[in-house]
Amino acid sequence: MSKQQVNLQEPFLMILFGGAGDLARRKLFPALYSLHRNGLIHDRFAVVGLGRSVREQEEYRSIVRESVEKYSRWDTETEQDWSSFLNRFRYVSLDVADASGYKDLLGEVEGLEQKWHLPQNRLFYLAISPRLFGDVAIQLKEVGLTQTRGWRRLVIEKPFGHDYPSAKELNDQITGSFLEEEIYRIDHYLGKEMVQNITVIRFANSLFEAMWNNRYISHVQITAGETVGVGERAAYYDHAGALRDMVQNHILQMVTMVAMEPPSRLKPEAIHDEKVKVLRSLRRWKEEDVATHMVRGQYTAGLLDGKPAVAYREEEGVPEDSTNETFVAGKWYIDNFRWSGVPFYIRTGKRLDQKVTEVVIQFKGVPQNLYFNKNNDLAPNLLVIRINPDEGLSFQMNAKKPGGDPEVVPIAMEFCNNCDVESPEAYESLLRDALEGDRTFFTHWDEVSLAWKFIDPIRRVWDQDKDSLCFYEAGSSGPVEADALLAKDGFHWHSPRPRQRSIIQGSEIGSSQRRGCP
Ligand SMILES: NC(=O)C1=CN([C@@H]2O[C@H](COP(=O)(O)OP(=O)(O)OC[C@H]3O[C@@H](n4cnc5c(N)ncnc54)[C@H](OP(=O)(O)O)[C@@H]3O)[C@@H](O)[C@H]2O)C=CC1
Ligand SMILES: O=C1O[C@H](COP(=O)(O)O)[C@@H](O)[C@H](O)[C@H]1O
Repeated sequence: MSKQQVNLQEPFLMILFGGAGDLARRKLFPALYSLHRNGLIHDRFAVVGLGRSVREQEEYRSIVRESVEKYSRWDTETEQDWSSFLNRFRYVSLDVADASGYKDLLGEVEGLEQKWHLPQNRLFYLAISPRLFGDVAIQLKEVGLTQTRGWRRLVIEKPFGHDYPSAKELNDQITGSFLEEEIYRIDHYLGKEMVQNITVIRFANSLFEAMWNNRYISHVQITAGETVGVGERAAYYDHAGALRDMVQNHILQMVTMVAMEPPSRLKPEAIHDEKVKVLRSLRRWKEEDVATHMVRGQYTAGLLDGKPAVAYREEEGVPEDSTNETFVAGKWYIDNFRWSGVPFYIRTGKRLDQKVTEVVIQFKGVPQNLYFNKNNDLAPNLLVIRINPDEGLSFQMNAKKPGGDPEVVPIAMEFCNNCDVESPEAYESLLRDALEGDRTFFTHWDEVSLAWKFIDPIRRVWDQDKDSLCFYEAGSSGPVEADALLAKDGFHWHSPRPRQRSIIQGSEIGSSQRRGCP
């Protein structure tokens, strides 16, 4: 959906739990700074950052400043601008597990609201460990912080539970203090420009919308590949695995954007209703289907950009016998009129050869090939929606090769979304939406619960069958079993190609694009 034309800037107080954590430093401070600098939030705002560590106010403001200087996409400003931005930040030391500290927090909040003449619009942002989410929501209500004359909103980070029962328990806890429409569950993929563009491309172009169904589409591929490994997050990741970390949220959200019906209007509830219908129509795999429709893998040692990369099991904090997956591929079906019989192939993994997120729509061929070409078959029409890090569109068609020979070759029309204009960071868009009260790009409870209900049976099978784990070399494109998933159906993964700047660019499909093709 495109951003609605709203201008609901209101003064606010942000109460940031995890106020000096990694997410706050790398994403939230730069996002706030960018919104403030560009006049996209109200000028009257303040931020209370919370953590257990004891910090002087100046120390905290230095942390904010250093984070912005390091991670912001904007050049830094004059000292005067800095102090106008930093003066709004206040640090409070509080152990959120200790209920007795919340009274002090209430006092701080009310004090700041008076100082800045704020109308008690409170944005509670939980950038802390998920195990603390529920308790914080409960305490906020207990102490009266949720009783406001203005609005109150809860922004909650991922992961939202680790399976359906834990997600339900968490949801029950937070809905004891906040209404569903006050809850903003973050899936940062929904803040990405080109994820938001998927539905615009579909619903604003009769060309695509007319063909967006099983009569014309052969299959859909969604790839979210990363070159990074587990990094410093082994404690979390070795329990989550790629299925919970990427598939339950980001991949499924992209599937809903590709597959949903047009909403009756551009309102969060209408859009959300259509997304939910997709999740309901997603075929749930029975135990015996998992092995034939899902692949899980773990990286072994390899070479990335010519440099040696260690195996997952040799990474810091990972047990040497870990059977956790760092790669998932799947073949899914959406059982409704529009998508009946169209496979959705998905894959995601760490330590792959490329950092790339993209959606590929492969269209069916023409009824008869009238032309001779090298392989005696026509390349398929492909619509590639590039999400990350390149943003744009590529549309592959067939055309006559310039020159004498009547040869038909694939050509690509390219559009680059971020070549000339830098896109906002996902957190910028999402923070702004939360401050404007727009929940379009946040996940609602029934989306989250349906996503877990789809994922849980797969997880159960994999947890019981450790032999389901395949291996792939770091720096490769994943386990061969993921290629076989498509090859069985006569398809192959479309290897992401580097972005091309020209509008129309002749490009024959090279041999690398044919990898895995029978
Ligand atoms: N970092 C990232 O890139 C991403 C993070 N997330 C999510 O964001 C959340 C935060 O992650 P991240 O910033 O990486 O985590 P960090 O561990 O870096 O930061 C969490 C902060 O919470 C504070 N904290 C921990 N326990 C308590 C407590 N009992 N009371 C008060 N404060 C506490 C810590 O400060 P202190 O030690 O001073 O108490 C710490 O600075 C998690 O839910 C994570 O899943 C989601 C996507 C990406
Ligand atoms: O949520 C997560 O996403 C990142 C990948 O995000 P991207 O914006 O860089 O594509 C992933 O590395 C991380 O494991 C996961 O928790």
